[in-house]
Amino acid sequence: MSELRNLIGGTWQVGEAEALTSTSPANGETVAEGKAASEAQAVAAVAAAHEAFASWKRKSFEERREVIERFAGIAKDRRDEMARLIARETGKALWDATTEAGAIGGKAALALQSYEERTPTKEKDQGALTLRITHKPHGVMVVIGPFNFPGHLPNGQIIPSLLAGNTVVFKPSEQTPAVGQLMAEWWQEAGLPEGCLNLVHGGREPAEALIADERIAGVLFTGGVEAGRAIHKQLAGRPDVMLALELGGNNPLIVWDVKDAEDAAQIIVRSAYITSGQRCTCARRLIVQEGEGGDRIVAAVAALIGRLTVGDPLAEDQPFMGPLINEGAVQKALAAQDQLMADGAEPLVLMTDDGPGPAYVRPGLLDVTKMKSDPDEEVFAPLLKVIRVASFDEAIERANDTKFGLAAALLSDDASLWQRFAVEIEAGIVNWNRQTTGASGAMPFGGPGLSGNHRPAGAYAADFVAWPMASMIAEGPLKDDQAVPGVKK
Ligand SMILES: NC(=O)C1=CN([C@@H]2O[C@H](COP(=O)(O)OP(=O)(O)OC[C@H]3O[C@@H](n4cnc5c(N)ncnc54)[C@H](O)[C@@H]3O)[C@@H](O)[C@H]2O)C=CC1
Ligand SMILES: O=C(O)CCC(=O)N[C@@H](CCC(=O)O)C(=O)O
Repeated sequence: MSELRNLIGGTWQVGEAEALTSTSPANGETVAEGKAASEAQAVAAVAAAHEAFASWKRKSFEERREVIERFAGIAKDRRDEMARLIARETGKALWDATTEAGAIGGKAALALQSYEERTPTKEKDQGALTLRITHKPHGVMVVIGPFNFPGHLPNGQIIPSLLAGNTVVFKPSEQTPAVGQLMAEWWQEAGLPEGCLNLVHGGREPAEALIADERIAGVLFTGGVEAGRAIHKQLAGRPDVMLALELGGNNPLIVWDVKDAEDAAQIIVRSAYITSGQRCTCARRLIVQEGEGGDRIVAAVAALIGRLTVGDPLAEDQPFMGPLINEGAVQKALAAQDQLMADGAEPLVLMTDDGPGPAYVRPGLLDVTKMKSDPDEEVFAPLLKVIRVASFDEAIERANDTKFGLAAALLSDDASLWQRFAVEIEAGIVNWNRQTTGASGAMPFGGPGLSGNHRPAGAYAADFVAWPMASMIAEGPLKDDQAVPGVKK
């Protein structure tokens, strides 16, 4: 068990607010404990980041890059240690946690590439003038992380922020503080100067204190739509603060004209149930053809659910999925399923809580076709809703019938359907014959609607961590041909 501490200006401090315990959802083991940061400590973290900004932004790009590459080296060397911690703290199966831990080390190279592609210095000769575009860091970036990817997702905002010359105050999810703390330790080991990365533990209170501070220049948030809206409101009237919101989804997956139902089921299961359905990119709605075409797909998915293993994330014989983040999440997911059934959904495979512990659920599949209205909400659990429709037009209409717009996929043998889908679907991550999950870090990550505020992360994170400066540069004086009427020399 490790002790939770807050990193403020290079010093590890015991928190001054309420007790904070990180418990493994797999077996109730205490992973880490300590205390959350007080409001005063959150403010001190912003002050430290603000002070450090003055010198970090003046470092050469090469100096910043060296620190980031040292961090990436540590992350690569200690990938397995991080993977075990992620598995213990989130309940993710070790193979899944290892993928996340690997992505932490891999982010540096991707961020360097994005920096060069999205925010390079550019010059253009225009006669007596040179037109130059350069990019500058904003200042103190507050990074607020979710529990489901406690390392990879905040890291995907921290690395680009630091690379561009910003400093950071990181508040990991209160449900996964130990992973956040290990990353902060690695930054120290990598030689990042004091104050450039600060760590503040706790939930909503320290987050609000950070956001309220006049000295912050940005808030980079990944989490649910409710918290996203609250932050958006808190920052109303602060156009000077860069806000990047990466929120949830109600992602559709259309299956149309596929010969191999078993292959399709493999992709559907990876879309809906990976990480126990706790990915913002998970498919929540499966849209199929009425009649035999759809029946074959639904039957193949139901059969495959019966073969999915749910169990101890660290077991030698690795399960497909582990528990949800906690028992409360199980109760919430089961209540959502009960409500759907009370409103007319038909169970094909019930999501049940008869796993090896109180935080476990087994995947569920509900047919919501006959419901009068299916609520447009994200149930953050392994629950997939089946919708049967008569035509491909109707399939696209139903897929787009959401306030969200994060991910969508089409499984089809017909390339012309993919061409239509790609044009008509309203989502930021749109795949053909691949799962909705597992987005590539070499591409932008985000989508329209309530899934964010048009500040995609992934490869486009470079855009929200720097602002462009446009310069007209002339080495000589104004020429006679640039005279304007009424201004005499
Ligand atoms: N679009 C994306 O890139 C991703 C989105 N998500 C979304 O995140 C959610 C799951 O993660 P959770 O950790 O449960 O999300 P959450 O919204 O409950 O918490 C996320 C973070 O926000 C903080 N927070 C909560 N309320 C706040 C408030 N009013 N003001 C400021 N901070 C606040 C929490 O302490 C935590 O650090 C899902 O909805 C999922 O779809 C998750 C991963 C990626
Ligand atoms: O930012 C990146 O490097 C890519 C984004 C990414 O890895 N997304 C993952 C997880 C995000 C989530 O669903 O919570 C994915 O697409 O599965």
